[in-house]
Amino acid sequence: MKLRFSKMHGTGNDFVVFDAINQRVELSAEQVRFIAERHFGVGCDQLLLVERPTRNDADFRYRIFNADGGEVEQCGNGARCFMRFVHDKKLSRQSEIRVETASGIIQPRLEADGRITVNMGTPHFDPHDIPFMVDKCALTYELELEGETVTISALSIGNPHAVQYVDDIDTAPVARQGPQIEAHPRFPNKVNAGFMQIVDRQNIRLRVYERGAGETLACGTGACAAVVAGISRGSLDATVHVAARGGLLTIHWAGADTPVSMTGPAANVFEGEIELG
Ligand SMILES: N[C@H](CCC[C@H](N)C(=O)O)C(=O)O
Repeated sequence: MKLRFSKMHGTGNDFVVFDAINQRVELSAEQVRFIAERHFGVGCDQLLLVERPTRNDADFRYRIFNADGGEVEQCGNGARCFMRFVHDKKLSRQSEIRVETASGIIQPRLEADGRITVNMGTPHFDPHDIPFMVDKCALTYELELEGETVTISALSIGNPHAVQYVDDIDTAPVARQGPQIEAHPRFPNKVNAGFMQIVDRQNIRLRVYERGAGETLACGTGACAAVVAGISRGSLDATVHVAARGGLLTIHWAGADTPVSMTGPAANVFEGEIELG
């Protein structure tokens, strides 16, 4: 089976994107892992499928698979690449589309400067919605790791996030704490682990150890989660620039039950074709 794909990235978080409308794409978890593998396959953090919608209030359906082969609910950098792909492949002439995901509808919009803004929906703090095992909802929680306890905010951007403040992002214990937080038993569906350094009320630096992918150069939903957590804790204003290792994202959240929006770039690197057994 030969499949055409586009290799794309959003601030260095990279994707293999398949048009599953004009070609039949049915992949096992093992095939996803093979495609994502950076030596024997194409290499990517996540694999994205562009499909026809299954509900009449959406223009497309968006499925996301982590490099470990698991399908997940949401991907922010991927949503911008989705918009760029749909526009460049002339699958839609609209500058704003409604995209069905496993966690609801998101709305990417192509901006005049070529960046893409995505309404990522309303953040959720209810532990049941994350899911996170805790007696009651709070702004922060103490999470026991091996030989240390960290203070996190836990929330969902459609996918689960655990975000902590650090003094210096360059020396943050991402490699040591990331895997422990990702697989922590209090997160039954695992979790993305964010490490946020607050520069001032409009600027943060962020690293994310992603569920199912490890540390990536950027995480769109992680940027949304970090800013929402920082605003909720009174540390940040409503519009924040997030400096990830792979580039800059701008996040806006007006608080309470309003949607969080993310603006940033999306790039197509090359087109390819892969032969799958
Ligand atoms: N690893 C994430 C999915 C990709 C999220 C990230 N690449 C983004 O841009 O939001 C998860 O398992 O929930």
